Amino acid sequence: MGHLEHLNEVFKAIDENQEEFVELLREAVEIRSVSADPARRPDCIKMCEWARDQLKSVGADTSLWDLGFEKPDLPLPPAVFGVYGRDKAKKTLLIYGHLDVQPAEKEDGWNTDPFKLIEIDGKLFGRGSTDDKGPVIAWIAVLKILKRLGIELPVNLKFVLEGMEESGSEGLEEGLKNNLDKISDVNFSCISDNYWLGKNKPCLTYGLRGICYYFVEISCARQDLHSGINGGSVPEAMNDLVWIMSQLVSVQGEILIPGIAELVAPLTKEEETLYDNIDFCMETFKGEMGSHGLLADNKQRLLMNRWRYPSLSLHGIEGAFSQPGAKTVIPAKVTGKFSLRIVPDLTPEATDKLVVNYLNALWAKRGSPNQIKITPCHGGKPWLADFRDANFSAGARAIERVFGTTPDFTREGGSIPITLTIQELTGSPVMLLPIGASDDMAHSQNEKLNRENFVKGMKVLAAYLFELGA
Ligand SMILES: C[C@H](N)C(=O)N[C@@H](Cc1c[nH]cn1)C(=O)O
Ligand SMILES: [Zn+2]
Ligand SMILES: [Zn+2]
Repeated sequence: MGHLEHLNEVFKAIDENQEEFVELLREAVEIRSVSADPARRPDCIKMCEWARDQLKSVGADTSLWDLGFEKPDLPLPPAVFGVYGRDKAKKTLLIYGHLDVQPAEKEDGWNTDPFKLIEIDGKLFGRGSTDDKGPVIAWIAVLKILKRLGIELPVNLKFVLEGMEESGSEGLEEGLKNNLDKISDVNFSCISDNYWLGKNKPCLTYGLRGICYYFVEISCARQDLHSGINGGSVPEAMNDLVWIMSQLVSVQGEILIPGIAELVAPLTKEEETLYDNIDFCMETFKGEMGSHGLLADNKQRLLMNRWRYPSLSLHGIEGAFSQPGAKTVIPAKVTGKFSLRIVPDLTPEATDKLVVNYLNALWAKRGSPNQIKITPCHGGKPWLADFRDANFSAGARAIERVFGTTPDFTREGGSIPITLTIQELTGSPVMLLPIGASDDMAHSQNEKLNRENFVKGMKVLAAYLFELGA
C-alpha cells in the first residue's frame, strides 16, 4: 500500500479512538502548569515529565534537557526532547509545542473549574485545551494510532516541547544551542500553537508578532497608608503610575512611544493585496470577542493591526487594591505591567531602548519624589516566512484532504518566542499549522477546544506527515 492510501485507515482509527485522546487531554489539563506562578513550578516540571512519558510510550527516544534556573531557588522546567525514527533516507520534521499555560482561577469568571476538562456541546473547556496541550496531544495521538496500526512513519520526527513559553521561553534558546547536533538534520518544522482566523475555515500561518514585556514599579512610602489620614499629604505611587500608563497608547490604539512607528517595515503593494481575499468578517469577529468596538473600519486594516503593526496593551497593576468593596488605602508600592507586540523590523533590543527612554523622559516630566524601577521582563522576536515553500504545500494538501477546502494563509498577532530561533538554528523552514478555532479564547476565561477541531486536527497532522514524506 502506498503512503497516502494508509490515510483512510488512520482517519477511521482516529474517529474510533477519540475518547482515549480526550481522556489524555483531561489528564493534562488537570496538571496546573502555570509557568508565570513560581508556586506552580513543580506542576510545570510534572507536565514535562508527563509528556516525556507519553512520547516514550509510543516508542520515541526521549530525554529531558536541563535548562537551569529562572532565579536561584526556581528551576526552569526541562525541555522534552524526543526522537522518533532515524532513517537516513527520510526527511526529518521537528515538532515544537508547549506544556505550560496561562494563569486561571474560577473566580476570574470561568463557568467551570479551569483545571478540569469539561465537555459541553462538543466543546472541551479547560485551561490549556487549545493553548497548547490539545495540539501537543493531537501529535501524540497520531503516533499512537500509527503505532497501533503498524504503519511506518513516512518521515523521522523530533519533538521539542517546553514548559516556559507563556513566560518568554526562558532557557530554551540556550538549550537548543547546547544541543545543536541533535537538531542539525531537521528539514522542516511545524508548530501547532495558534488559531484559525474564523470558526470554520482552516488556515496555515506564516507570521507571528514578537513581544516585549515591561514592569514599572513605583513606591511612595514604607507601607500602605490611610487615605483619610494621609490623603493630600504624600505624593501617591498609584497616581504617578496611572499617569504614566495613560501616556503609552491613544484611544485609537496608536503607540505614543516615539521611534516605534518609524521602525515598522513599510507596507508593499504586493503585501497589501494578500489581505483582500482572506475570509474574515469584522462583525463576526466583533461578535465572537464580545467587544464594544474595533480599532479599524475595514477588514484589511483590522487584520494589519492584528498582524503587521505593533500594538501596546496594559495588563495590570500589582499591589493595587482589587478586591470587592471600598477599601480606602493608599498603596505603598504598585507595579504596572504592559507589553508591546512587535513586528519586522523592530527588534526586542531596539524596542527596549525606546520604551525605557520614553518612560524615563515621562518620569522626569512628572517631577515626582517617588521611586521608580523600570524592568524589561521578557522579549521574543517576530517571525515572517514564505508560505510558498514545500512545507506549506504539504500542509495545504493535508488540509484539503481532511476539509475538502484550501486554507487561508494568515499571520498571527500572538507570539511564539522560539519560532525564529528554530528556523535559524535548523536552517530550515517553519510552518504554523493551527487546529483550534478563532473563538477558543486562549488566555481568557472559558478557554476551549472543539472536539471536532481536536479530531480533525489529528487527521490533518497525520495527513501532513504523509504529504511531507510523499
Ligand atoms: C500564540 C501562542 N499560543 C501564545 O499564546 N503565545 C504567548 C507567548 C507569551 C509571551 N509572553 C507571554 N506569553 C502570547 O502570545 O502571549
Ligand atoms: Zn498562550
Ligand atoms: Zn501557546
